[in-house]
Amino acid sequence: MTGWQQKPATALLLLEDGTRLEGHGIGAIGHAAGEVCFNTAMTGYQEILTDPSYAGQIITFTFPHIGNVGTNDEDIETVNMAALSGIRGCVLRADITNPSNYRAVEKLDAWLKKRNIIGIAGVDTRALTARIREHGMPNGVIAHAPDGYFHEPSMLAELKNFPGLEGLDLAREVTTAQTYHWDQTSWTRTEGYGRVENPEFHVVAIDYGAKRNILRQLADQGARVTVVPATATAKDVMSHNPDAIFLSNGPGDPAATGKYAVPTIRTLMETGKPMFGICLGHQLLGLAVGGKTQKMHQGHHGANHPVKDLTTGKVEITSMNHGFAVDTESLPGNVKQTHVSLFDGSNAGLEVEGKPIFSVQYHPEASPGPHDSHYLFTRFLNLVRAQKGVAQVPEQVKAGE
Ligand SMILES: NC(=O)CC[C@H](N)C(=O)O
Repeated sequence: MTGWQQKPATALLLLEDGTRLEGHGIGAIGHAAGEVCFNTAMTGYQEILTDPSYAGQIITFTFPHIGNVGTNDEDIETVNMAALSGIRGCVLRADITNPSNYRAVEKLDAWLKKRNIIGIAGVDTRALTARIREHGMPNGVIAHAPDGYFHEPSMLAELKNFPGLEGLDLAREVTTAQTYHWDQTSWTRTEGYGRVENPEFHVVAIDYGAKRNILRQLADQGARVTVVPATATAKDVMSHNPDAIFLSNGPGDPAATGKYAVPTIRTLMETGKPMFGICLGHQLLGLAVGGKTQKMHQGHHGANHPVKDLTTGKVEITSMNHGFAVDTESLPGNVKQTHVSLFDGSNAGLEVEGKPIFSVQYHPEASPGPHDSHYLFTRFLNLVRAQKGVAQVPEQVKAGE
């Protein structure tokens, strides 16, 4: 270890049950309240920290060495940079060491500071994770004070003011302010992803807090992508004359976002256009078909979650990040559960019978995580190909993935 135990406390994490965890501060100075969750991924901390779905949350990394490959300008999942401020903090086991990676341009500590994200290192993250598994995700307040002086009354006031994620519409805060066209050439990673020079189809993506790699994957499969704000109406979406509609991931409580998103999705379902939803998009579709969503006990946040495809019997290892779930029992008869989590049996996918509409609770775009589920992007655009009478593309994992 790096001697963290000897250092005086310059960071503090207080949980709503009175648990007090001391460590030393990294990143921004100040304090912030949020829901404390844990993520078990062993790689991809920069993608996790820039995923807008984490707005309102303090992320505990169970992998002990976070920051060891530094940060770069490519592994960023936020499209809308303003959305970054949504993440309330991070909790680490070991100190951030000097980066050891050819792609690193900045140390994680400095990177967090610039983006106003507070962190605490030197915490027994195993004990914290065990606590979350047993008692659920608590609200907490994280503080970084280099002089070691914590104004606990204001921290506790901030904690008290944090309403919790239930009932909170955060998509509205992280969505794009304006409609834009995804430019694959300026956002493509330097390696591994193809550019689409002549897109075959036009997908309109409703941005509830979209990750870049989803838009990249859609473009890579042959789509021109237009991204519209979360509050876009069905008329707004259809004014772009899409061949298909995509519902993105995003933060907060689906039932709260559903107040304006569900009527839009319901109208769009009647257009006959193929529709695909991921994570929050999946939950919103679940609500639009008449189902219910519920808060989970500890949530699913990691890169090795097994999911069974109930149609083929195949198991996919998936990337997950959600704290709410669709209640399978609440789904109407015309909606089929297509995928299930093998960790807890919760719903992981659905399909509307007789319509080209489906969604998954997990993250087929990975970033970070395994690429087992990339075929779902092909499946989505094959629905468009089928409508247009164009030859379908085989669903397969691409070479090198
Ligand atoms: N990644 C996501 O889209 C998360 C969806 C939703 N905010 C949840 O926590 O369940």
